[in-house]
Amino acid sequence: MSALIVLTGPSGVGKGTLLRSLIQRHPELYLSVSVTTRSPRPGEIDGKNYYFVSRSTFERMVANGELLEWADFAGNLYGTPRKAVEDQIRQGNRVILEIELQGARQIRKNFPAALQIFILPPSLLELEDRIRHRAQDSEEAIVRRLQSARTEIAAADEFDICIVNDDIAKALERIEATLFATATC
Ligand SMILES: Nc1ncnc2c1ncn2[C@@H]1O[C@H](COP(=O)(O)OP(=O)(O)OP(=O)(O)O)[C@@H](O)[C@H]1O
Ligand SMILES: Nc1nc2c(ncn2[C@@H]2O[C@H](COP(=O)(O)O)[C@@H](O)[C@H]2O)c(=O)[nH]1
Repeated sequence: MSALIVLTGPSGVGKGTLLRSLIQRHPELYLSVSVTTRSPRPGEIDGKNYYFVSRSTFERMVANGELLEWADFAGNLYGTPRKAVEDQIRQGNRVILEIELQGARQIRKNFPAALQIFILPPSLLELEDRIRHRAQDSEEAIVRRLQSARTEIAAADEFDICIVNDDIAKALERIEATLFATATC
């Protein structure tokens, strides 16, 4: 069973929605809290959804080697704090990173044993619909995210497993089956 689990997929596909349910059902899983230079959305809490930091703080963290991976995505910087992840794994816990493609590739290179899951939308049209209905991003941000989505979806076959998030309950079941599959011989 991999201690480190990466969940990737285009913005708006439903990663956060699926992970909220997953953690509720399996509180023993540790969901890494990322650092970002993005401004908080209404309702987002510093330290819970993200650590919201300035660009200079983020750059200092990169220079000090404090991030396990990081990426420039749609105009903002995002990264995984190294210490919390390493502490949790040392304590025997399984850690989930919800990150985009560039970060997932860095993790694959540095932690080849990590389990890498890619979440796909039923279609690009449905993805756009979800981002727009979420109503959390500017038009400019939506366009950038949809542009990135094409590149990300094209890379889906790099991943250990791809799961289509058509129906939330079914997608969650598939994630659980992947995470808690027991080895047989
Ligand atoms: N299976 C689904 N069917 C319909 N709507 C969904 C489904 N899964 C998620 N959604 C909705 O899609 C929107 C985007 O979901 P969410 O914010 O979880 O995406 P995300 O992948 O975490 O995005 P980001 O990477 O930008 O953080 C939300 O409004 C959510 O309620
Ligand atoms: N490489 C990383 N990507 C991350 C990290 N935390 C979040 N993300 C991804 O960024 C986009 C945009 O997120 P949003 O909250 O602004 O919608 C999304 O794909 C996230 O999965 C991280 O630490 N590293």
